[in-house]
Amino acid sequence: MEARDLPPPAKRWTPEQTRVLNAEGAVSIVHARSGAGKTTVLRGYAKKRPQRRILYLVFSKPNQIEAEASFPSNTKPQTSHSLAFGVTGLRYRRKGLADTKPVAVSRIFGTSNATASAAIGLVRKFLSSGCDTVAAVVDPRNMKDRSALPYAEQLWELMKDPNRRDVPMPHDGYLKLFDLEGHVVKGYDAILFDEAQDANPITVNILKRQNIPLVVVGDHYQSIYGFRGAVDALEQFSGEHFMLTNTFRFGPEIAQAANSVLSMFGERDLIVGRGGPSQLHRDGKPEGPYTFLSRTNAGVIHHGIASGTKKLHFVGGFENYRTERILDAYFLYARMPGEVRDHEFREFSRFDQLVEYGEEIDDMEINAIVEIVKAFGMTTPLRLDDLRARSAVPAEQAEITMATFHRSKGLEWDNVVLGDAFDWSKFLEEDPRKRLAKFREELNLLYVAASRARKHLWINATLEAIMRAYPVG
Ligand SMILES: Nc1ncnc2c1ncn2[C@@H]1O[C@H](COP(=O)(O)OP(=O)(O)OP(=O)(O)O)[C@@H](O)[C@H]1O
Repeated sequence: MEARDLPPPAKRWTPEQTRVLNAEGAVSIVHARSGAGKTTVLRGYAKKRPQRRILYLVFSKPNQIEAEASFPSNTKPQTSHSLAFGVTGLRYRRKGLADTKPVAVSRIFGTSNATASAAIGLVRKFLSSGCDTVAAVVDPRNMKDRSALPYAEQLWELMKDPNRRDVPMPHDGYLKLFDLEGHVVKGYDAILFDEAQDANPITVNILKRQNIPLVVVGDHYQSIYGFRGAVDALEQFSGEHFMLTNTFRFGPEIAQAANSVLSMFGERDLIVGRGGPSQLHRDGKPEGPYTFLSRTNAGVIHHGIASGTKKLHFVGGFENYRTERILDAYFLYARMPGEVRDHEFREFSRFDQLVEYGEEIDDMEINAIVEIVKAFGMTTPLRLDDLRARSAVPAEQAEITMATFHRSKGLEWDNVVLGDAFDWSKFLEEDPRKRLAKFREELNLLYVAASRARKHLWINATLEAIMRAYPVG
């Protein structure tokens, strides 16, 4: 391989990376731990094969834009939706691509809004499933589902009809059609499939039909979107398995924190921290700029309010942190229930009912919202306004960068402070035979967040307890 294919000066491919670069099997399954250079290796794989036309399937539009700037010209980065759009999506350009609202569906079928909403829910479930028919996703024990089925089936027919302009085609709809109509990917000699641990089941179906070399890359422990119906594609293919365990993001100390989570699952292929020196902190605060990560949106907002006058940057934009729900909780607190807009919160007329509800269903987001309103009381709306004003600075001027664990995925910073995560005592209270499965996604989220730090990581109480209970290294 030529020198230009190697990572930056004086760096060499590791033996693990070299094995992936040379992979020529029909299906190569690459398990890449956090920061282990998977993107660098995929780029190397594409550069090594300049004669091949390569499709690089990425998770989201921002990933696509980033890859377009850094991958060689023989590689086309695309999301699975953009791939399907050119084949099955174009048919619906005239009538529009969007979600259908219950009010429109109830008008078409002459049903109540509730039935219309249930029918839309069924179609959505079908579109994000690997099933061939709408009927296959119906829960036979659910009366509402069963009575909505005939409307859901008709709704899907109307969505597919390019002439029914009153019923738009959803984006997941033309992707589903690409699969149902049995299309194969044309014009490529190989496919690289990234972030495979959180794959759309329809994309997996499509990829299973291809007969060109496929490289499936991801990290089982970074799967965090199972709650949205994502599947771990690393487990859905058979082929040759590869490991990337050496990370260049951080040193052994931060690796140890991340590894203690992996060892809970009995994982033996742990991270080898080969980055610069790194440090773990149990208390104190960073002196300079830092990044704060929290499990919940409200946890992020709470830290932002409590940070006083600091300039802030919210990853993904302030408006995506759902502050309107905090305001709704405040309306309950301030005895103004008529102002509440949130669908779920409108069920309550008093703040104490919301508090009780959050505790009863053990909802981390609601409990964190309650904490904010309890802490800042009648000043809550003013605090939120101030927060919005403090976040109107360019990202590079921020003193604190803020994100949820989910939004931190794929990003990295020098100094990271971990905010709230799931409650460790709740984990311990669970039946030992069931708790790992029950808390899997929570543990994955903690692993994702802890492995974002390059130099300094301030751990939270949950990670500290895990490190004590599962010491490694
Ligand atoms: N062999 C190597 N030697 C030194 N540095 C390397 C090597 N391979 C990759 N790197 C560096 O490690 C860093 C992380 O690489 P990369 O962004 O490809 O990781 P990733 O696995 O895609 O991260 P994530 O897990 O967050 O998706 C980059 O700065 C990259 O240049």
